Amino acid sequence: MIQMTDVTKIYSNGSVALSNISVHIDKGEFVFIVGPSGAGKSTFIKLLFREELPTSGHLVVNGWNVGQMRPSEVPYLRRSLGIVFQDFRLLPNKTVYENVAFAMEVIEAPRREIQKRVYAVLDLVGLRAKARAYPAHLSGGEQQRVAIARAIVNNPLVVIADEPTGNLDPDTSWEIMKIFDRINKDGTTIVMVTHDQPMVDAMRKRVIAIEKGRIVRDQARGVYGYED
Ligand SMILES: Nc1ncnc2c1ncn2[C@@H]1O[C@H](COP(=O)(O)OP(=O)(O)OP(=O)(O)O)[C@@H](O)[C@H]1O
Repeated sequence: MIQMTDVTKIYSNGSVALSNISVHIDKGEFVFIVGPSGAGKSTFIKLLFREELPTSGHLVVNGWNVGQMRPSEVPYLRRSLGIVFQDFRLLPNKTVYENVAFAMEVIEAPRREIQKRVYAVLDLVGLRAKARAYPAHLSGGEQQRVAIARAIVNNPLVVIADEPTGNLDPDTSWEIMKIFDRINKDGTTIVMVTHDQPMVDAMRKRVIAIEKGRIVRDQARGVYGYED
């Protein structure tokens, strides 16, 4: 599903974000990526959806050879992924329904299928009642639930999340994490960067710790392991 072999990422300013990372993430896994600020966690995530290219090494995501693929193929890689960010990134001028439907419109799904599927994912995140609301009228937790609905509406194989609870209070963070857990139990792989220690410690999922661009720990049913 995700296979990194000896992957190094050096930014154009010479900054070494990842050095010689090798890791395998299987279908259906739930993986937390943890580590201090500047360790390379976001870079790890950005390589997966080809926001950044590896400087060297081999990276395969959902069958796509990320370093070698043609730019015209990138949308196909990204369709196999759902991406959730800390700052939600919803379209302010579209309703909840339209934000989620938009992800299906761009792949030219039939209108009736869009309607059925959008309501199904809004049910899953508990937001059907807010389908006509605009993002500005939603709480942070609700906005993140819309972003999750949008990320999963096209049935991705992998959901990637970069600090999805970073802007949310602990109770809301728990609600969001329960949704990710449910999506994972339905078979979707989850790769999540987080600084949320209590959450990682409670969930007991696989934990990959990155420090100074290297994997320093890879633990099944792991813990957060830092004091920040
Ligand atoms: N676009 C960029 N250009 C140059 N250097 C970068 C760029 N993005 C990240 N870096 C550097 O690469 C290293 C890893 O950064 P990255 O953002 O991946 O860390 P992180 O673990 O996600 O940190 P945080 O927890 O603070 O988000 C850092 O030294 C950072 O300064």
